[in-house]
Amino acid sequence: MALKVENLTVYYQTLRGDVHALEHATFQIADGEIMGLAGESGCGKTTLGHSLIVLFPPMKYIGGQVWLDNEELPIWDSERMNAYRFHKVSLIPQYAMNAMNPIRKIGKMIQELLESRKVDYKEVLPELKRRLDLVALPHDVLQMYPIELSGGMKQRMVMVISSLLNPSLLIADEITSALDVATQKAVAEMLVEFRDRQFVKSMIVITHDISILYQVADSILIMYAGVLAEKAPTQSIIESPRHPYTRLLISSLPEVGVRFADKRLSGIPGNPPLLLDPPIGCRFRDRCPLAFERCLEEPPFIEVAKDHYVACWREFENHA
Ligand SMILES: Nc1ncnc2c1ncn2[C@@H]1O[C@H](COP(=O)(O)OP(=O)(O)OP(=O)(O)O)[C@@H](O)[C@H]1O
Repeated sequence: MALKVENLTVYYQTLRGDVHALEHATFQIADGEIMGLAGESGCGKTTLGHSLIVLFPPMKYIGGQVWLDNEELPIWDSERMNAYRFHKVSLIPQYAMNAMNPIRKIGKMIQELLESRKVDYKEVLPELKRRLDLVALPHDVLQMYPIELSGGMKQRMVMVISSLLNPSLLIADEITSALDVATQKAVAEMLVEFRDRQFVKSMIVITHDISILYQVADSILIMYAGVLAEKAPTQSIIESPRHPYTRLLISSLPEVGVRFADKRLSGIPGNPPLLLDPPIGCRFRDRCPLAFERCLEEPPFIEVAKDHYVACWREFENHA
């Protein structure tokens, strides 16, 4: 098992109170698994992804445990996490393409990054060049400034850098949303190739755009309002979703490249609850066509079929 997360709860501390952005998240990712993480804007995808690598204020660790390759990650201790970041768990953040230091040549930047992690640049250079070949970037990019690269080239560069030390877990946060559809497809194929070549053992691909997950993900985890709704193999999520929210989400799937944020979900009246003061019980209760009294309690995230987990009292009762 590459990643095991149990009861992970993370809030944001604000002047108005705690934002309950991630509550009781429990799931696993197998060796070699690419897991898509999807849901509407504000449901906690980025919070979940980032809390596995860096918890910075106003994020606040409330509880829960995370194991990577059977070793517990000290995610509540940023300093101790330094030993794992980039080596064992690596993140491609949203807008990573523009996050590269504009006044550093790319090679120099990689050298500094490696040295800060006590890794010798010269030792890694031959492998770095092999990977540049693989993603069709000329070795000259190492002498270039980020501004000299196109959007697609920058994206490939960031992917090479973040997977350079063969991490066990790579978290890719919305890495395709700023790209045109053809480049999105190329980036998606590259993610799969990186896994197949064992540059990374497992991956979390965060996106608004479920259609991109058809191409890359072995499984999909759907979040709603800070909690996990459903996790299952990709085909099961697409063809036989069990959570009422997933069903509505899939039935109103946007076309390739369209973000959920740009399109209201048809058939789901209302909005997700505010996470400053989330409702008790199932957070989808107020919008759910199948809600009944039991939904006033928080539903457990249970396995209803092999590798298929759902947090819904209806499914729980059908399964019992
Ligand atoms: N710095 C912050 N301070 C306070 N609340 C925050 C902060 N960052 C995020 N939140 C809140 O936490 C919740 C989860 O946000 P998060 O960014 O994880 O969602 P997301 O699903 O990744 O959204 P998006 O797809 O729009 O990036 C939201 O209610 C958001 O308003």
